[in-house]
Parts: sequence; structure tokens; C-alpha cells
Amino acid sequence: MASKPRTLYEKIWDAHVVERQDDGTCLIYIDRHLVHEVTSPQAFEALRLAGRTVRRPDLTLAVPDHNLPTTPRTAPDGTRLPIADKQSAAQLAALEANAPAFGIDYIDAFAAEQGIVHVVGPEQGFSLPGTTIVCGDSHTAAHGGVGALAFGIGTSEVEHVLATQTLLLRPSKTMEVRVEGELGPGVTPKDLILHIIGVIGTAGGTGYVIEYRGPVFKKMSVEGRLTVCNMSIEGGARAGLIAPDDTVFEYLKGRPYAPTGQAWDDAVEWWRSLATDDGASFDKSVVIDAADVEPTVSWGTSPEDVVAIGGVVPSPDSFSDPSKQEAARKSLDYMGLAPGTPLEDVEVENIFIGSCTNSRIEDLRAAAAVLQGRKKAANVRWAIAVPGSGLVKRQAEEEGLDRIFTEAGFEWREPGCSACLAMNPDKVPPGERCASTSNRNFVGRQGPGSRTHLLSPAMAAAAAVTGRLTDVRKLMGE
Ligand SMILES: CC(C)[C@H](C(=O)O)[C@@H](O)C(=O)O
Ligand code: SF4
Repeated sequence: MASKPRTLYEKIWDAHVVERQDDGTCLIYIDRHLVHEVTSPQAFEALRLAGRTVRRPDLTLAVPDHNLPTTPRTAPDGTRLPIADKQSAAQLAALEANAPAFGIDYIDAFAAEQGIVHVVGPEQGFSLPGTTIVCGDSHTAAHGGVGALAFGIGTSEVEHVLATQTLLLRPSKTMEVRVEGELGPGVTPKDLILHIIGVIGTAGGTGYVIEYRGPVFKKMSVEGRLTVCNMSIEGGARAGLIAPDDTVFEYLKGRPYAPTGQAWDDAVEWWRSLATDDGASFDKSVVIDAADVEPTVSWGTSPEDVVAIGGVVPSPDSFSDPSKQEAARKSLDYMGLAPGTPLEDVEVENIFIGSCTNSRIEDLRAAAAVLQGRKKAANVRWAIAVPGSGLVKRQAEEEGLDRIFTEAGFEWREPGCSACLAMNPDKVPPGERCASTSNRNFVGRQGPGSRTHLLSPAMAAAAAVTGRLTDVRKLMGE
């Protein structure tokens, strides 16, 4: 008898069930565990107190990112500079001590490979198709871009995975986001995922794992796929993933943690078999026409508060749901915006190009293409470009992108989470706006009182040049 058609998610899930309980809860094997400094100290401490070891240190990789300053980490004479903030320093020191104590691979703050954990995983070939990947971090969904089932976990689960290499989980429902057609010029994967979240809402994916399907994703680079999957959590989903294909295999081949020789060939054969079967059904399906996606920006304090750049700040009354009306009123008050204002009239004082959503080489290239031969506007006080990893930084420097950024008036920084969230010195001052390529525009996200507008790297570069939110297509080909 032919087996029932299954989705990509179901195939990965089934391949990792260690034990299934009567109520449907499963003990799931975890293939890869990424660790950063913020959510790991208590987990390691708990292991220590219980006298436990890490079950599979070889499947665990640690790297600092959130608390690191992005200014130079060493003095000109090579001395390592101290971290001023006490809590940050303590968390970084804990990771630095815990990794060798528990025998875990550790990329330290001074290594060329250091970077944001979600940039480092795929870049090192640690994140592989068909694997289960966890990290004590909500944006772990990013790794779904290489066809992994990847999701964020809490600190107590970090401890559980460290100790057992397994997790107790209930299966998720399946959701398909199918994008038909082709994205237009100047419309990027970031615009697409902002648009998708605008359509489904921040609760649209709750209880689901999303599979992004359709011709747009087949043509999309790995970098773009990581951007899309990264923000699945902003649509409420547990994880997001895209079927692995030759684009992914070519990207991963030869990377340090990727399999080699016969093991590589065997892996590719299995990876090819993971695509959702014809006839498999999803619990929910959303269809998006790529032609409807424009360069998109956020106006409020939730990632679903998005509008095409040619649009206006919406009126709270335009929402039918009374709680959304109230939320929109509060958002607009916080953001200092009046309904009806054209987005292109909104001035920005800060530009942040970075974060695990948009700090890969393609993102920097897209921003640099807009900035080439141009300068930031006089009202733009602070503009920073923060590569997602030391390897991205080096590649960008080899291509001369750092000079394009600095000549345009940007600061060229060391890798880290930076101004994505206010856990390190990179902050947006109260009341100021930031055109930001990150993934969250929550109240206070980039510093107390900061006002975030989410957008793509090309759009952030356009905003830097004009000092206002700007349709990048107007600057293209000029
Ligand atoms: C600090 C960390 C736990 C947090 C997360 O889980 O995502 C951070 O990375 C974020 O983006 O808000
Ligand atoms: S870059 Fe931002 S979203 Fe990504 S892990 Fe760091 S803080 Fe979280």
C-alpha cells in the first residue's frame, strides 16, 4: 500500500520521533543546538548543580552575539577591551567559561567566524536540511531557510536539550503560504515577509509550522530564504521552512560542519526526498500574489502594522476589530504619527542595517548598490552597517562595500545583534526614528522611547540618502 502523502514538516518530524505518547506528545531527537550568552547561563548552572554533563557536545555550538559591542573589540596594540555593562560582561564571561567546561565548540568574540547565531549556523554548515535545530532564541526559525525544522526554546528547554539531546513536543498544525508569480524590481524577500505578516497577522501562524511554497522561493537565494523564515515567529508560527533544493546544497557544500564524501552524497539523496509529496494536505493555506507585494514598511509597534511605501499611515478607525483600533491608537501615539500621513513624508534620524534578518552579504550588497556614489542626508544623525558575521564582514570588505558605506556616512561595525535590540551599546535615542532592517518594532525595542520602521536593506539605504522613508525604486537606475 502506498504511504500517505506527507508534508516536508511531517517528514522531518516523523524522522525524529524517539517516543510517541498516547496524548500525541512526542519525544523528539534534536540534531543541532545553538547556544548564545543570553539564554544559556542558568541552563549550564542547572546542569552543574545536578552534576550532569552535556549529552552531545559535538552537536552543540556556542557563539556570543547579543551583548557584544560592535565597536572594535581590541585596542590598536591587540589588548582585548573590557565590556562596560556589568550584566553583559557577566553573561559573556559565563558562556566563555561554560563552553570549554562542558566541551562545546565555541566561537569566541575575537574569532573571524563570530557573528549572530542565526547567521553563523548556516554559514558554518552547522544548520543542515532535514535536521531539527533549536536555540534559546525566537528567531531560530531562520534556519528553516535551509530546510531544517528549527525553532526557539526557553531556558529550561535549553537545559533539557543540553542534558538529553531531546525535547518533549506536541506536533504543530501545518500551514502553507504559497506565493504565486514573480516579485517586481526593488521588491525583496524582506518586503515579501513583511507583506505576508501584514496579511496573516501576528497571530495568523499560532499553532502552525509554515511551509513557504511556490515559484518565488525556488528562485530565491539561501540568504533570502533565511530572511523569510526568520520572521515566521513574527507571524506567530512555531517555525517556517522551505523545501531544500540544489540552491541550498550548493550553498552548504564544503562548509566546515557540512558532511563530506559519501556522507555528503547520502545526505543530499535524503534531503531531496523531503519535499512535500503531491497530494499532501495542509491544515491551513494562504495564497499570495507576488505582484501585489511592494516595497513595504512598518508604521506601528507590531510587525503586522505594515503598508506599501506608496501608502499612508492608516487611521485607527479603518480597522474593524475594536481591540486593533485601540492598539493602533496607542501605536500611532508612541510612534508620533498622524493618520493620513504619506509614509514617504516620515523623516528618519537613524539607519540600522543589520540583524539576523538582514545582515548577510546579499543584504549588504543591496544596500551598497543604492548608496554607491551617494551620501546620507543631513538630518540622518546615525547610520550603521553591521555585518552578521566576521566572514560576511570580510567578504564585504573584499568587495569594497565597506568603503561605499563609510563614504556615504555610515559607520562600519563589528558583527553582533547591535541595534536590533537594546542589549548592547547600540541604541536609538528616545523619540527618534530608525529605519531598521531588523524584525521587531516593539515599544522600546531599539532603546527606551525608540521608534522603529521595519524595511529591507535597499529601502534602509534609500531612507539614508533622502532622510525620509522612500520608495527605493525611485533611486534605482538613476
Ligand atoms: C534575547 C533573546 C532571547 C531574544 C529572542 O528570543 O528572540 C532576542 O534574540 C530577540 O530577538 O528578541
Ligand atoms: S539580531 Fe535581533 S532578532 Fe536576531 S537574534 Fe539578535 S536580537 Fe534576536
